[in-house]
Amino acid sequence: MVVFPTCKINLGLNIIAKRPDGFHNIESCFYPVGWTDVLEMVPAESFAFASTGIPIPGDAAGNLCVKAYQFLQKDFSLPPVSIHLHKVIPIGAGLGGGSADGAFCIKLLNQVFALNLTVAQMQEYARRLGSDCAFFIENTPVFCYGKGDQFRDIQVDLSKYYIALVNPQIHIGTAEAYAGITPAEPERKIEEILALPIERWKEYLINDFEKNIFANYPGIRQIKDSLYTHGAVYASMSGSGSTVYGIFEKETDVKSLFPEHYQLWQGKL
Ligand SMILES: C[C@@](CO)(OP(=O)(O)O)[C@H](O)COP(=O)(O)OP(=O)(O)OC[C@H]1O[C@@H](n2ccc(N)nc2=O)[C@H](O)[C@@H]1O
Ligand SMILES: Nc1ncnc2c1ncn2[C@@H]1O[C@H](COP(=O)(O)OP(=O)(O)O)[C@@H](O)[C@H]1O
Repeated sequence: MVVFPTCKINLGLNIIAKRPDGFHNIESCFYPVGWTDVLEMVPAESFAFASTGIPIPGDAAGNLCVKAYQFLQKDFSLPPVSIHLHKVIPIGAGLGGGSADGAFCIKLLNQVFALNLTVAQMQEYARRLGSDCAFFIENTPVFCYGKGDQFRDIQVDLSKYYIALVNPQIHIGTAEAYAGITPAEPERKIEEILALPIERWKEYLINDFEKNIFANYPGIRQIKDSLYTHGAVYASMSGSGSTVYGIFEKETDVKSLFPEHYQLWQGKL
C-alpha cells in the first residue's frame, strides 16, 4: 500500500514557556499543505527500510518510520514489513516532514494489519515519536498548544488561496532553534488574530523563531520580503525554518524570483 505524507505550515507560532521536561509550551495553528513524500509498505520475509530522494541525515534506526513500526510491533506482534520512503519534503525545514512520515506510518500499519486503533490511540503513539507527529494523524487545521501535541478546533479555511513554499536549502535543527529563544506570552492570541480578515494577519501574526533565524540568515528574511513584494496577502517562516511560505489570492508564479537551487512548491491550500 502507498500513501503520500503531507507537510504543515505554522500560522503564527508563540513560544510561551520553558517546561520542567526541557521542552517548550507553544501555541500555533498547524495547517496541512500538499507537498508530499511517498511511503510504501508491503509484507515481507524480514523487516526492511529503504529511502530514496533527498538523503535523510542519521541512520535508518533513527528514522521515524522505523520507530513507528517498532512501537506498534512491540504491542501487536506485527509480522515483518518492507518500507520504502521516497523523500521529497525538505528536511530541517520547519515543515514537519519527518513527523508526517512517522504519523502516516502509524496510520498505514493500522490499515494494513486492521488493528482498529482509534484516532486517540494513534495520536498517543504519534506523541511518542515527536511533538509535531500527533497533528498528522487527523491532518486537518487545528490550534495546538502544550508541546504542540494538544489540539483545539479552529475555524480557518484557506481553501480559496494559493500558497508558495520557498526553501533555501538551509538545514535548521529544531533543538538549536528552541535553545536561542526567550519564551514569553504574546500580546495577542493567535486564535483572536486568525479570526480577523487575512489582510490584517501581517499586522499581528508572528512566528517567534523569525527574530533569531532572520538575524543569523538574512537571506531567509529576503524570501519573506520578496513574497510580500510579489503580492502575498500573508507571508511567514514556517516552524523553526528555513522554509518561508506566502499566501496569495491568485495563482502567482514565484519560480523566477528565487535562485535555482532553492526548493519550491506551489499549489492550492
Ligand atoms: C518547531 C516546530 C513547531 O511546529 O516545528 P518544526 O519547525 O520542527 O517543523 C515543533 O515544535 C517541532 O516539533 P518536533 O520536530 O516534533 O520536535 P521534537 O522531535 O519533539 O523535539 C526536538 C527538540 O526540539 C525541542 N522542542 C520541541 C518541541 C517543543 N514543544 N519544545 C521544544 O523545546 C526540544 O529540544 C526537542 O528535543
Ligand atoms: N522520515 C524522516 N524524514 C526526515 N527526517 C527524519 C525522518 N525520520 C527522522 N528524521 C530526522 O528528523 C530530523 C528533522 O526532521 P524534519 O521533520 O524534516 O524537520 P522539520 O520539522 O524541522 O522540517 C532530520 O534531521 C532527521 O535526522
